[in-house]
Amino acid sequence: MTLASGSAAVHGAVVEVSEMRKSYGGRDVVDGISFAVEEGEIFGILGPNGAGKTTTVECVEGLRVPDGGRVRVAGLDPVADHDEVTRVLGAQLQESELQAKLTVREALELYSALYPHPLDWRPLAERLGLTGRLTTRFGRLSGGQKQRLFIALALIGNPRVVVLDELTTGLDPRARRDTWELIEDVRAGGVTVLLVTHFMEEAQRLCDRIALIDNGRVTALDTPRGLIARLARSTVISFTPSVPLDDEELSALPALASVERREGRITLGGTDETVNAVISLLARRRITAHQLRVSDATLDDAFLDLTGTP
Ligand SMILES: Nc1ncnc2c1ncn2[C@@H]1O[C@H](COP(=O)(O)OP(=O)(O)OP(=O)(O)O)[C@@H](O)[C@H]1O
Repeated sequence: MTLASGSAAVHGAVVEVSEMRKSYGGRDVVDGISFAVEEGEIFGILGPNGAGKTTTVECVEGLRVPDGGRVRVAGLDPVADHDEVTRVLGAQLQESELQAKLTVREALELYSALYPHPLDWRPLAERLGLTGRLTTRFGRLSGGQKQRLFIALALIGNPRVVVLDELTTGLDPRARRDTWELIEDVRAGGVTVLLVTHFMEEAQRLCDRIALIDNGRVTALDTPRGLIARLARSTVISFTPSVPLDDEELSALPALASVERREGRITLGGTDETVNAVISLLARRRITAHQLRVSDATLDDAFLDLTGTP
């Protein structure tokens, strides 16, 4: 999938952002961003610090007003139709939005009462490990417990779309994995998820598609696998051949991006095509490959390759 397909209007899109702009003090921090999120999709927004991710999702939530372009959530304008949008969209709160004296139970009950068809907060609290904290005041919760409460409050209204910015920041590894499972269940129930994250493992596991944002622009929009496949070195194969292989044989390999030799060991960067050709070459020459290892590039590699260029 190409960048252009990210800009095109997608049938069944529940969030549509088209040529959106936002500037602060004459600086364009969102510089013509377009993407469309389909119903039931987990759509990730990734990018370096300051790339414009939070500004983008806050425009989707109607918390900031874009300077240009068009934003629609379930066909509604998040600014002009703000009240209707809050009924279909759940968002993670900012810390300042909850009073320190409110208990976890009071917050859950208060937010349930705001929505026409809320979820039962008890199983949600159980799922997020908050049951033992129901009488604790918000101001006394640890960072991770606050984060879990914010996730519960984002979901409590049974929204059609949920925006999660830094979903699992501050959570311990177990809570992070539990939260991922919860988000997968939420999506299985048909909810569309817009997820801003810095965790590549999280994005790779959860997201159906990802928009990479850099300097206020979408630099790539694809599935996690598609982003990795864009790398010239999407696969690395290394082995120690039983007889030496000369440079000429190696350089004839298709899609070869790099060759490294070290103490008889050969490491080749390329694509699946390169790996297949290496294997046929070895078979043809009846060469044994000792300690043959094949590893795929990760989303981390794609992120570094596709962002951060001046
Ligand atoms: N209210 C504001 N006034 C002025 N500048 C702002 C404001 N909000 C954000 N910015 C600037 O806009 C740019 C984009 O900020 P934004 O928070 O959207 O980035 P981000 O991609 O979410 O970053 P991070 O990964 O660090 O959270 C940053 O340079 C930031 O300093």
